[in-house]
Amino acid sequence: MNSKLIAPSMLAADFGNMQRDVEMVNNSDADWFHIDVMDGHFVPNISYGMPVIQAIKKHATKPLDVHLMIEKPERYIEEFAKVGADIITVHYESTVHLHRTLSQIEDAGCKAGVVLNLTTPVSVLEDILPKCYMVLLMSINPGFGGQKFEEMTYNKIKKLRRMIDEQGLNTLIEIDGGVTDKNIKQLVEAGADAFVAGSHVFKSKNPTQTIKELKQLANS
Ligand SMILES: O=C(CO)[C@H](O)[C@H](O)COP(=O)(O)O
Repeated sequence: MNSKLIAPSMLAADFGNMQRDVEMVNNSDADWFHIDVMDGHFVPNISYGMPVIQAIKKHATKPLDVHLMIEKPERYIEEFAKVGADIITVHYESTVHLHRTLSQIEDAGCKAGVVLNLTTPVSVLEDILPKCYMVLLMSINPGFGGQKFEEMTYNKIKKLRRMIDEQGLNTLIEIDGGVTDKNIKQLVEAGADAFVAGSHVFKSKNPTQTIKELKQLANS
């Protein structure tokens, strides 16, 4: 079994102490940095863009997993690659020509993934799966950290796992929203591989220890 991956969401970091929080993730058991880009159109919130990602990249020693919650992400793929994205995921709901957008991500030298909103069925991915390094399933309505995990996610994971296995693929399943020490084990059992955790990590007393616990639970 491949090792399960933990990606702390920098949306929940202290922006006034970003370098400190980047170093914390560097020195922890985390695997990736999860970076949420929000444009105020696709989701009702605005987070940060290229300059902040470039600043994180300067200090990060682990891959940047960049989740674009923006309309028409195809307009900005090359710029996100240039500032240091290693994985770029785009929403199925945000881009008309998904296949072309994934090719654009690959051509820019990054790993390409697709994100599904909570109520978008996994069946829409049937034909595009072989082109996906990863599928990110939202387990909340995107836009804000600190929301409650939606139970319907378990079934979506199981269905997607079946689709991936039936096609003989290695596509990763990542879960984003409300991931904690209480549900990570069940998410692994359903078939997920990678876990974004924002509030649970950064609002804890000891984020390094919290990441370690998540990693251990996911891999136990
Ligand atoms: O994509 C996101 C919000 O749209 C965040 O990555 C997600 O909310 C993680 O935060 P938390 O772990 O606090 O739920």
